[in-house]
Amino acid sequence: MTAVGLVADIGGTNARFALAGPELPGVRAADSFVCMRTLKCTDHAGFVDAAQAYLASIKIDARPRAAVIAIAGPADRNAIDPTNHMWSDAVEDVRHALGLDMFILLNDWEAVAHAVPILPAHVFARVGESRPPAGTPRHRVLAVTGPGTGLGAATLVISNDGTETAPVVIATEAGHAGFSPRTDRQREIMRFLRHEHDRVSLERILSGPGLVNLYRAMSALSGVDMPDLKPADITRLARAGETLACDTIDEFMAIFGSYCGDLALMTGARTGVLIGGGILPPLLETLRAGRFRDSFEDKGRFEDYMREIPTQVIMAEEPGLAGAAVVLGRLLSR
Ligand SMILES: Nc1ncnc2c1ncn2[C@@H]1O[C@H](COP(=O)(O)OP(=O)(O)OP(=O)(O)O)[C@@H](O)[C@H]1O
Repeated sequence: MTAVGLVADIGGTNARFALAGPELPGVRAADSFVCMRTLKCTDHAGFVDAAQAYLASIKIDARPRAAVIAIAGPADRNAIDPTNHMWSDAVEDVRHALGLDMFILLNDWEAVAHAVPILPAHVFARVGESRPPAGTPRHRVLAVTGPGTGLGAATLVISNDGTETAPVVIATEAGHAGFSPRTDRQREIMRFLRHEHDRVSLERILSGPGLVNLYRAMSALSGVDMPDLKPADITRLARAGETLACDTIDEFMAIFGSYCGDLALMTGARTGVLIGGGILPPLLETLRAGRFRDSFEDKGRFEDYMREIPTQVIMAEEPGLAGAAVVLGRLLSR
């Protein structure tokens, strides 16, 4: 049996690698991993190049023969081709180049969902109050989502019927659903963005590049000339109290809350909506203080229904790699 495996979480900006496997020193739980490194996607011509660079950078006796790779995009195309970055390594080429006997490709939010049942309770930070549900559901259904370079999401179903069946995880492309403005301001933002994108998907707003789009839209609507900013500049300016950046973050939280509510309605995720990704966990207090939860619950006749659904931020380090390690553990024990 192969005891060491490669796990990776490949986003539009960051390629995160680690080693996992039950017999690896330092690996103490199903979701733990060691030798984690983050590489920039733009520094490498493709996945194989990045993986080779990673393996060369760590001390390892024998090369891993198994791998679980999570990518930000659909994982059924037999290629490592994240939606927001120009890699397109064919799975067969990856297996051959890295000498892998066992290989699983999955969506990055699918990976996060696999970690959820195993992560310790203290890493889930509540956002807003929820009312205890009236009954006990037959299945616990959760949605996991969050903005990074893109906006990804998956659904997790845990059976509540006393059987020991493994959780079921379904990857989605919910971030590519259409933006549905709720207020006059949001309708103006939509009109602004429609000059650039005939169809404004949620990801055009709820992501790092989306935050820049939103700031540009808010600047234009206020008649202000905006400098060329990166997403991190906007959160930094908001922390410093700059009005337009504060308004942009406020609107981002409101739109994100509305989207999370829609996600819960559409996936039946009444057990909870869990939030991760690169942008929001560091903004936990802003998320708690702003319009996120009100917008989440603002669903007309379904407000009562929404009030029973908890919303939490996953504060764990690299939950995508943790989930890939969980899937790797199952692969190695087959
Ligand atoms: N402090 C910050 N404030 C706002 N945005 C930030 C901050 N730091 C990084 N970002 C943005 O977050 C995005 C990267 O997020 P993340 O680390 O989740 O990357 P990723 O895993 O490559 O993304 P994805 O999986 O969505 O493709 C980039 O658009 C980056 O500009």
